[in-house]
Amino acid sequence: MARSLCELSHELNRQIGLLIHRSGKIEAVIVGDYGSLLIPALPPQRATGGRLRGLRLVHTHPGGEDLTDDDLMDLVFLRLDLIAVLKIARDGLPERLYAAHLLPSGEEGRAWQFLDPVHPAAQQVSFTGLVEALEQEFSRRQRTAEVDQGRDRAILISVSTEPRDQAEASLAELTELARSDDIIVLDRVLQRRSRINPRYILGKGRLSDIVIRALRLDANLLLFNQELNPSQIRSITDFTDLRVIDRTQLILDIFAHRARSREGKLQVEMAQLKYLLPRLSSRDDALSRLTGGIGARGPGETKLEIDRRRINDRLARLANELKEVGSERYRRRARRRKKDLPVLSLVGYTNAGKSTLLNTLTDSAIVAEDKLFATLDPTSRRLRFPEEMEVIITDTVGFIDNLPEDLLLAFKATLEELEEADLLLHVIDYSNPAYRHQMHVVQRLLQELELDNLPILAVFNKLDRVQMSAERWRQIEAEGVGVSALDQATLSPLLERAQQLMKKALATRDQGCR
Ligand SMILES: Nc1nc2c(ncn2[C@@H]2O[C@H](COP(=O)(O)OP(=O)(O)OP(=O)(O)O)[C@@H](O)[C@H]2O)c(=O)[nH]1
Ligand SMILES: [Mg+2]
Repeated sequence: MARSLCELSHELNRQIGLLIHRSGKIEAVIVGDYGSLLIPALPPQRATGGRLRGLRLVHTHPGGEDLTDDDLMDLVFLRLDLIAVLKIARDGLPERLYAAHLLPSGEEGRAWQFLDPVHPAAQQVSFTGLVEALEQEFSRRQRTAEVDQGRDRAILISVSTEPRDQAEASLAELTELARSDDIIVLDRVLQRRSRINPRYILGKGRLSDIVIRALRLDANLLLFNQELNPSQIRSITDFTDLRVIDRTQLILDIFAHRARSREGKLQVEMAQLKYLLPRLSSRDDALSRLTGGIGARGPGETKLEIDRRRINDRLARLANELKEVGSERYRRRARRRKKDLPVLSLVGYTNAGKSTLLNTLTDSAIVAEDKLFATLDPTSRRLRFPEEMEVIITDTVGFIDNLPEDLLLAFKATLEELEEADLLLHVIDYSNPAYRHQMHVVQRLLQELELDNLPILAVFNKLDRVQMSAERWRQIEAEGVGVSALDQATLSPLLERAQQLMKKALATRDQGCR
């Protein structure tokens, strides 16, 4: 076969390749041009049950080179069982067979192994034996994966122009977000750049390192910290069939899992569809894309191939439903307004301790946990101030840096409840090293929501986790109050300050009414 391939290839002056299944069946015969070959769409990777693709590529190089970088890229990106090149001699006969396969071992070592070049007739390695040994080795290293079945296993990637410590803090937050969405974080990659290419977020070399890493760690997900635009998504998914999502999608996913109320669910679905729409690929058949090497992703595994029009229909329906729900909420609110109790609202960065504070203040048991976005739907309770004054206290969804635009819009409606507030308590996780930054994020979002005209009290929380000094106390007391939401005994200064401010706010409100 090597001989006929070489002869034909020599005569046509084109590369010829065979895609061979493990069973020995030839899946495809591919005729390329002189310098390259285009592999057709391959079946989804996991369909073969193994870590490798279950297909090997044997092809000719009429130019007489052995394995090129592009060949090795194809080996990596397509997770081929093996890639082999038949080097053609001047007379058109096969001269040598060069082959390489992926390597399961080595943390940072080489990703592939070359077999010794031989004349095809002298080739003695048993392919079946080799590939079985490889699969075994891959799966031995991935035994852990079975324990975590059903959970996503991700490599986190940040390509950032920010200074290092900021980029690292942001990546740490992404890790928390992933954890909150029950994703297993296998590795984190931070790359700093002076500017980010709008077309390719990562170079092909860097991407191939990551794909190899993913293969070794048995990751199924690449999670990017930066929002990816459609062309950046494509530049990655063209080369790997790992799932690729960005921070925005992750946040949307968390919201989708957590939303309980009808309105919340509708809003999240709407935000998800709006995010998806411009990113739908107009991907046609896989043969339409030619690269120096080859990269093709099978159809049917692209979740994104949903009919654009159906999404638009769904969006219109959602908008209608939301309008209905919105007017319901308006009526509800009007009813409550009649009771005319002053309203105190908890706002703050996600995980700051808002729900915990509400629980301790009102002796309730709403969900509070060490996850980002534990609370989505606003909750209200009655609270009695020391001087026999009764108020309504409401808990709200937490804020986060770079809140996806569509989500902000979506939650504007929910956060409208905040307009009702007579006083805001801005809860701050003082134990978080990035608390200053988080405060600014909250202040900026309040401005965007046009809520910055409300009286606001800064509540520095989780003091039990911080080594307190006189200096720190002075600073906190200058700006607001300090508490530990878990400890009832620490809350009286907060209650007193809140009551004072509330009285003042009500006095000005009543004046305003008159
Ligand atoms: N040590 C300590 N932990 C606290 C304190 N207040 C809250 N926590 C913990 O911080 C985590 C987050 O608290 P939550 O009350 O859920 O925070 P949240 O602001 O409502 O967060 P989201 O609803 O996710 O935006 C929980 O694990 C709490 O137990 C505190 O004063 N001290
Ligand atoms: Mg909460």
